[in-house]
Amino acid sequence: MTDRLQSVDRLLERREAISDLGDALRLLIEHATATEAPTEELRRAAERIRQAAGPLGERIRERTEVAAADDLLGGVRMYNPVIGRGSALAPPVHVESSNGVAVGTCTLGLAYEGPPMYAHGGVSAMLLDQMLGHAVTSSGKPGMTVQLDTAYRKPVPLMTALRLTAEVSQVEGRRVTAVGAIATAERPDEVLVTATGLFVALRAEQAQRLFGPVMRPRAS
Ligand SMILES: CCCCCCCCCCCCCCCC(=O)SCCNC(=O)CCNC(=O)[C@H](O)C(C)(C)COP(=O)(O)OP(=O)(O)OC[C@H]1O[C@@H](n2cnc3c(N)ncnc32)[C@H](O)[C@@H]1OP(=O)(O)O
Repeated sequence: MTDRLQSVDRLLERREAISDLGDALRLLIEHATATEAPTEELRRAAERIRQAAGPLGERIRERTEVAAADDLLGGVRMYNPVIGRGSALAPPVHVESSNGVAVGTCTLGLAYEGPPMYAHGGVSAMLLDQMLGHAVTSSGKPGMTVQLDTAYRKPVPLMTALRLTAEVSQVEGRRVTAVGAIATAERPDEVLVTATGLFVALRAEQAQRLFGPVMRPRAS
């Protein structure tokens, strides 16, 4: 096997392990949020979790370093808080996007609760920001969100399969507008939350100023 194939194999194996750890963390969060176990069990669990966290903290990256398993240009972000399979915060949302249109699916557990039984409004806004970002990126004009407006029409139920949609609606020079919505998978035409986002494509000097350290090739 060539060195290149071996390193691709190692990268894929690492991503698989990161996803596995992410799944375990999400299970932990969901159980820790829903549990009504005895108080003593909570204390024992906290101790075991601190012990498990210790070795992971022995080799950590700085803010200015991209995760070894990520591929920024290829769009692989293992720890993104919406889509990252390695993120304990991510539902995670599974997204397909092309030509300015994105469709996503996810189910939100009790950890995302705002009003009882329903999603926190900030979580809905976060999901839609990400969805709009995918639509904008897939249109070939990636940018950063400069404005996000959300309208909450009906509460978003937890523990229910959701369907998220987004599409680019307007392009004006460096400014790209996208619109999106959250519905349940069962009733995709019944809109629960809508969002309109304005994205701005960065000028070269803006990209350099904001992302200079992560744009440089990794030192080997
Ligand atoms: C090939 C790979 C595939 C991979 C596939 C992966 C998919 C990957 C998906 C990622 C999905 C992530 C989705 C989350 C996206 C975030 O979460 S981004 C994080 C949140 N956003 C931010 O932190 C941005 C903070 N803002 C800034 O840093 C600065 O505003 C920016 C963006 C550098 C722009 O600088 P600026 O000086 O404000 O604007 P400037 O460049 O002078 O002007 C740009 C234009 O925008 C206008 N503008 C700026 N702000 C506003 C505003 N608030 N309202 C109206 N107009 C505005 C200006 O007026 C100007 O208009 P024109 O004069 O050109 O007509």
